[in-house]
Amino acid sequence: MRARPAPARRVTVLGAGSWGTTFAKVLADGGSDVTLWARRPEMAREIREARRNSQYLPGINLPRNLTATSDLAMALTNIDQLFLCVPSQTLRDNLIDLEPLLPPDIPVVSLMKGVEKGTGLRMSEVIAEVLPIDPTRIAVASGPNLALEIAKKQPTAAVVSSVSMETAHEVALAARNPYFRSFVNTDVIGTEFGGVLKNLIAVAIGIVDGVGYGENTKASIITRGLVEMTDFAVAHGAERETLAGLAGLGDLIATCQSPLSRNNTAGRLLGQGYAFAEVVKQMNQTAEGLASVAPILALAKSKGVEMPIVDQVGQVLAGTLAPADLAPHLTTDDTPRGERTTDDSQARPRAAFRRAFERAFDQLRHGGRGPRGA
Ligand SMILES: NC(=O)C1=CN([C@@H]2O[C@H](COP(=O)(O)OP(=O)(O)OC[C@H]3O[C@@H](n4cnc5c(N)ncnc54)[C@H](O)[C@@H]3O)[C@@H](O)[C@H]2O)C=CC1
Ligand SMILES: O=C(CO)COP(=O)(O)O
Repeated sequence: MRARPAPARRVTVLGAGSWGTTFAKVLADGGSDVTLWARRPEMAREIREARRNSQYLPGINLPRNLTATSDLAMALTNIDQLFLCVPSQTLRDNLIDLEPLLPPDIPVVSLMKGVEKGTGLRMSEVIAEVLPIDPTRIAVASGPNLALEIAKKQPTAAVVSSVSMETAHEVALAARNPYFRSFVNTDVIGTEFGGVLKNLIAVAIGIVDGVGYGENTKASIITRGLVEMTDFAVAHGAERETLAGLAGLGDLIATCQSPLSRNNTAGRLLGQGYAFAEVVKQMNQTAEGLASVAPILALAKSKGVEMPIVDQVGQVLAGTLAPADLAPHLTTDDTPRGERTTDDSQARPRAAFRRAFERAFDQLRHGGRGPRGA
């Protein structure tokens, strides 16, 4: 007798914007039965009946094993995994609504790349604060994942991270198909901050692009931006290696290079001279970087981490720095880490000069009697 095939995994994605819808498609193409929760009933109906999300993914056909509802209770009934993909600033309210409906002991996965204004909390921390859930059942997914490219089945990879390797594997198995590969790690802090921080550097890239600066300027910002990202994340407990991987460098490259990036686009508008309020009005999609600048700078300050590029992005947003003045050489450290010469022939003359200066200063202080102790 042939063994009966295991029933398909049932998963729900909360949030039917560009990434929520795309990730729902990734999961469906990986074999799960997927429910997408949309806030607006008309959007749920279009996804369910026309298999389209014409506002966020124009021209993309959605698979048959993906349905949609605007009924939260229905979306959360009898599921094996839950993925969250709403704007970061609304997550807390969404969690409060869903908390009484959450099935016990399922993995809850953040797909978001922002921090909460006011608290500075990462999305996994907001989840841990609001939901009565074992921390080992919380996961995050991040990487170079521009929604529209993935919706067109262009191959990419991501990282699923949880303090529990078992949970990370469970989620990665669902978030895997022929065009989407999920790797796993246990560095939730690094994986999550990688996604948040690259948005800020992408805003900087957009700004200088809008001003009309070229590839040298952008390469310097990307390179020094990665150092800022890494210093910040490591100071908060991340592993350096994570920031050199898909969730750090990988996502930084994708977001800084692509006109599909909303953070990059918002930056470009600022660089072209639009004021912050106008940019917010023009963007009808989530550009997380705009809300993350202030909490990230506050977190950096609390750990004594210097973030000159992010700081300048904050100043451009506040209207106190002209976009044309945002440049990588405007750093607070004249020999930033990672850019020092390995040849110490330059260091020796500097040390010799300092000793000579100290001797001369000492002579002056002691009435020309020569340095103390001499
Ligand atoms: N679009 C992309 O390529 C990627 C986005 N992300 C992240 O995914 C998260 C969501 O972004 P997108 O889907 O791209 O944004 P989006 O702007 O395309 O969609 C946001 C969705 O959230 C809904 N929404 C707005 N306010 C809400 C509320 N109060 N309650 C519930 N739903 C609400 C909107 O109606 C919309 O469906 C962000 O954190 C973003 O950084 C991560 C990877 C890739
Ligand atoms: O996170 C993303 C790609 O990995 C999408 O970036 P944007 O939010 O800037 O569009």
